[in-house]
Amino acid sequence: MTESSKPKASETAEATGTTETAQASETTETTETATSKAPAANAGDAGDATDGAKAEAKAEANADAKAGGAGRPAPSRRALLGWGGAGLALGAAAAGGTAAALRVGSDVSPSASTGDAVPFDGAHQAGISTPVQDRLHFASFDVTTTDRAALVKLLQEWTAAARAMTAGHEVGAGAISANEELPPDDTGEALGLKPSRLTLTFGVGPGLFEKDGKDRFGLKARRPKALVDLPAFPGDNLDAARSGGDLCVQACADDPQVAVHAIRNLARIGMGRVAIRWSQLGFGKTSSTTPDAQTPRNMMGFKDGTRNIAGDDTARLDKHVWVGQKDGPDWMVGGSYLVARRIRMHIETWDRTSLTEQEDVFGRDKSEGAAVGKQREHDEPLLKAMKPDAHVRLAHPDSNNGVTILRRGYSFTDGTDGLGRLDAGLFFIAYQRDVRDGFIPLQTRLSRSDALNEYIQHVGSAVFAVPPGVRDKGDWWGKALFA
Ligand SMILES: C=CC1=C(C)c2cc3[nH]c(cc4nc(cc5[nH]c(cc1n2)c(C)c5CCC(=O)O)C(CCC(=O)O)=C4C)c(C)c3C=C
Ligand SMILES: [Fe+2]
Repeated sequence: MTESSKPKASETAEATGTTETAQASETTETTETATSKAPAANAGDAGDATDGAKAEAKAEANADAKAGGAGRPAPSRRALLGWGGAGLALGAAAAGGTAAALRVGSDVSPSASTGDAVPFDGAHQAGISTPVQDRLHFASFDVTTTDRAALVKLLQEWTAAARAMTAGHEVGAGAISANEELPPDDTGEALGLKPSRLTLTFGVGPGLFEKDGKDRFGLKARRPKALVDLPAFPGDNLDAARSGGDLCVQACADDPQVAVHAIRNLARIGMGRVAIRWSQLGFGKTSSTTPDAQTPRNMMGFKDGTRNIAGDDTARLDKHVWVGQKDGPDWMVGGSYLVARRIRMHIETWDRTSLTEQEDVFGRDKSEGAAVGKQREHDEPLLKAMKPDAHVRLAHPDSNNGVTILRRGYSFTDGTDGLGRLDAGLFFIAYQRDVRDGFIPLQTRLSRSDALNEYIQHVGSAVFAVPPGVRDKGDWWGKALFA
């Protein structure tokens, strides 16, 4: 979050009204104990801030024409059917095809090989509950144009390009265009690469609705109440250059070059209308939406994502992730809210910490990932058996009035910091139905008392409203917002 976007204490209290409620009506004794026994280093700064706080046809035709030629191969029919996309699954079902068993919508998390294409259209944007890919390129954009029509045109162009790239096609007239006097529409580094399960997930930040007191695009009245500026949390050391943004695109793929190609091409299309504010590369997914798969490990060596929401758990997704009809606004129904935090790990300190201390910090063992006193990774945790300030004890829904988020983060290493220390950590991404009932109360508790705080620091922050999925070729990213 930029300094200027940080809310005043009074504003924050209002914005985060649910936080106090969540804490006051604590249902378990576990967390109160945890808070009172917080390590001194965290206890000192805990409280203050948080208490006060609370060309579409052209592109397709061209890409189709190029498939099998100089361009990237078109994904096979089987590959597309295998993903259960809304229209495709219905079509296949009607035809008695093999995909008849797959459900409509992007809640479905069928397994698929890593080269396949993920359907772009759907009730929800892909890249939230769909299976997590290995690589990330996340980009936050500042809108530089002041012209609403230019912004709308950009979003239409972005949508067409995103649809093409996620299907494994080239952008526009492609990388080897007919007119050699012009720069090609596609930058070309993904030629010959498979779709790689590329998903592009689009969001809008608070600044699109209002910036410096100005209603830039006539959208101020359409800002969702749930899209609050995040309060300052104890221990935050946020870099404005790595925080905020008017628009975001989360590109996930199993091939890093495919993810990077996607962001690069969207940025290229946006020239003169948007500029990349910051971006983050990620590897080694640190959360999964497919619990049957092996749980990935984070840079601290621990299994991460054990108790995440599964991509096929529609009941929990509806309850905790998707914006419902009653929540509003209309343009967000079926969407979600994304919180991104660049969390640096003090890796060198962690690596000199005993295994016992490491396991105490999380409340899980390093080998199996089982909760304290339990044998297996997926055994139900007994919170009282953990240290009061254990990360899992504090983050568990039972310690937070049921607060539950969908985590979708990635590890990062961005070289060294000039002092011989790795600039490494977790690029934390969480999706929730309402930030005020999700990330904010959770981070309020964690920032005050988490034993993990000794080994981490939050250095970047952003929040975005992620609209529902694009329904068909007449639809585009943000269409309902601008309607
Ligand atoms: C505000 C929310 C959270 C932040 C920030 C966060 C940072 C963070 N977490 C890990 C490692 C692990 N987290 C684990 C569980 C877990 N973490 C959160 C929330 C935040 N984590 C939740 C809600 C949970 C699940 C709690 C539960 O239901 O039991 C785990 C354990 C395995 C798992 O369930 O995923 C690990 C490991 C790091 C390293 C980190 C910051 C760098
Ligand atoms: Fe965590």
